[in-house]
Amino acid sequence: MTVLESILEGVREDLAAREAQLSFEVVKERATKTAPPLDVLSVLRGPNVGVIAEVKRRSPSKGALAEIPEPADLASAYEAGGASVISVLTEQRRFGGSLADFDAVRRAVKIPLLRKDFIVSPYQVHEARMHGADLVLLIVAALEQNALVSLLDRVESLGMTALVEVHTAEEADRALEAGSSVIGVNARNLHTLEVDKDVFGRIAPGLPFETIKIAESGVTGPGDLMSYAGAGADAVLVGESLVTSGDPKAAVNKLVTAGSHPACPRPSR
Ligand SMILES: O=C(O)c1ccccc1NCC(=O)[C@H](O)[C@H](O)COP(=O)(O)O
Repeated sequence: MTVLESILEGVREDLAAREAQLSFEVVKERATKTAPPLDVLSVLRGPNVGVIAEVKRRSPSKGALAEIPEPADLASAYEAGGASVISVLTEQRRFGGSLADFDAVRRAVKIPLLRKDFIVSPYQVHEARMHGADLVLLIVAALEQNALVSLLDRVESLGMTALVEVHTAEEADRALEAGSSVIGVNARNLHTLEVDKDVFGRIAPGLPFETIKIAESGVTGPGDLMSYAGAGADAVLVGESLVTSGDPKAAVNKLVTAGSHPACPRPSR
């Protein structure tokens, strides 16, 4: 079993437990009562290379990264540092995240929030909306094509944006066929955990001009942002280097400053 398959097994078990506690009907009803989603596409189409800053306690590849006793404080630091979007990992077993973290962050910041999880069911999409998500991650490697299409439609029907994650050219084709307008190219192979920062540069140039392109994983500082920008990134998604930095506001701000520097290649649109 690959790492991704093993993560998905745990995700399905945890999902079944939540479904037993709160019915899909109730989740759907509550999701309609939440404040409407923010316009993430406009944010990501900004003039500079944006920073999606992640709340990430631990990971399968690195183990414990940071305790993060107050996710709201970390998120406020990200917002003050100029992040465009905040990503909150809500998977508990491998990443130490939760929907309670998401709620705390939602209360603390005004910028768009990404629910970063392993979405396999419509229940999780409505659950994300119920908790105030603006953006939801869909991982192509975790989904059959018909499930990808129907989850993407559902995310959009609730007014949210889907960040559709790929790692290979074949997955990028599937993301486009499904109708994705925001594609994240993850440098990390979720089956092996190997990180290859050149993957973005191989895949992004083949994506349509109008597709918003996000470079995910392995960003350690402004140099990585600049090189992803050179390959066409509209934004970078960063976890580890921010949560281990000791000064997340300054660390985000260094990236944001690099993303708005005149020498930084501009987003393609
Ligand atoms: O981070 C992992 O080890 C990991 C393992 C298996 C599936 C997903 C994983 N991470 C999710 C992510 O995509 C990253 O959290 C995100 O791109 C930020 O990456 P980084 O800046 O390298 O922490």
